[in-house]
Amino acid sequence: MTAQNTTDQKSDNHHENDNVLQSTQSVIADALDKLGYSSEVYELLKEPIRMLTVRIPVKMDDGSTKIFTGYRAQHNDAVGPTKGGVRFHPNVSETEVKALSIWMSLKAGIVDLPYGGGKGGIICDPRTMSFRELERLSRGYVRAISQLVGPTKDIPAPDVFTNSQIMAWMMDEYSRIREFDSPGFITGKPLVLGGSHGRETATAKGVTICIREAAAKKGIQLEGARVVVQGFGNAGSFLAKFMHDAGAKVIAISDAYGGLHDPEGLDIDYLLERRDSFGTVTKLFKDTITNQELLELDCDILVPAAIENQITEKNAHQIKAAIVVEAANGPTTLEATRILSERGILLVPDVLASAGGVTVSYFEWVQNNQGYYWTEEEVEEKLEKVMVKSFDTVYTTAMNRKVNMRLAAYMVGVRKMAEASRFRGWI
Ligand SMILES: NC(=O)C1=CN([C@@H]2O[C@H](COP(=O)(O)OP(=O)(O)OC[C@H]3O[C@@H](n4cnc5c(N)ncnc54)[C@H](O)[C@@H]3O)[C@@H](O)[C@H]2O)C=CC1
Ligand SMILES: O=C(O)CCC(=O)C(=O)O
Repeated sequence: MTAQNTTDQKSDNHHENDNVLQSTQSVIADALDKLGYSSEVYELLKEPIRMLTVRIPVKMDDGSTKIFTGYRAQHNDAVGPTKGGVRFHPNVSETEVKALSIWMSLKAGIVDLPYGGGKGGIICDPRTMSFRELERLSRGYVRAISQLVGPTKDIPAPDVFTNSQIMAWMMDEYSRIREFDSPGFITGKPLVLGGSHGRETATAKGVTICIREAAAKKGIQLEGARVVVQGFGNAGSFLAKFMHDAGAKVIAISDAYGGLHDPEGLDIDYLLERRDSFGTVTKLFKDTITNQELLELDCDILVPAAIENQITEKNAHQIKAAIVVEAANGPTTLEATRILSERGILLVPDVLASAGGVTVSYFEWVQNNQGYYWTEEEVEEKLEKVMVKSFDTVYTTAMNRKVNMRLAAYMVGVRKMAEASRFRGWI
């Protein structure tokens, strides 16, 4: 890639991240307006209450020192401590992390957790870093943000290109700094370090429940339904597996390098076995399609489970699915949301569909706090109840208020933090 191309791509990403924040702010304004809140509430909720930028020096394996930039945004802590994942990705930016923290507040409101939203990110490409470099980066990030986070302040978790090993290093570093074992500082940990059964698959489980509920509303049978999944990491790969196990035909999946398509259905078990820890599998195949082609395939259910801004005004008219369920955060722009709604496509928004992850993270934190651990069946049963109830609340709000599911989800999600902020006397 030429220097000019790199610059163009970076400025495109920044532009898109700005849009992500502005779009979120505009839906929050609409939701507050519909609920009858004053403009002061919007002024409080339109940006995070705290935003930390850190510079993290990391000794690389070749002896050089590289300085990484990281962020932690805390959107609103009126309801309780803030909570949300940490992303390691080259396109992380301050505005993206801000938007992601707002979405976490909305998710916590929708599934009714005692949390506000937080989110973190580091600008890096973990795919080009060694295991030890990643450990030093993870520990350096925790040292840099340690004053602001903690089990009753702000609780991180995994997100794009971070996993249970990274959570383990971060928990260990925080425990060393505080000089006591602090499993409740972070969720998504390995089971042996106080992780919860069901956290690894929780996001995909939550999406699966939303797909089932949405399909029932649309009169679509899951058995034999054609499903397309963009992204084959934590969210996308388990989702593909659950859809496959439910008798649906997963006809396409993708990762950052391209997509695989078979109208007869892909062998998901084989692909799961062959994917690497970054959710990459397509490099093993020559006959791939692009991510853009994948989104426009003829199918019943489309699940974007990778990154932001994938369905835009440019391709929304070409989407052929009857249902779009957002496992990823922010995969559909506002203009595309409008186009899909007008076309009668049922869109289940990210702040509802992907809330299974933070729900089981909450269960993990509760188990850490009480020091008593639940079985996988207990976790799944609780998650099922939360997701079914949340879907129903958002769907009913959308029907009663005659708004799309995204605006309905924001109306449901924003109410608790607005009320908590009011009771605290902030507004
Ligand atoms: N892991 C979790 O618990 C939760 C994740 N999410 C969201 O789900 C989405 C995916 O996250 P994870 O599965 O955790 O991440 P991951 O790191 O496990 O997997 C990411 C997947 O997206 C693919 N990808 C990356 N860049 C891409 C691009 N430009 N085009 C197409 N594919 C690309 C990767 O190759 C990989 O297959 C993100 O938006 C994340 O914020 C939402 C809620 C919870
Ligand atoms: O599990 C968590 O606490 C947060 C997950 C997350 O970052 C998300 O839902 O986007």
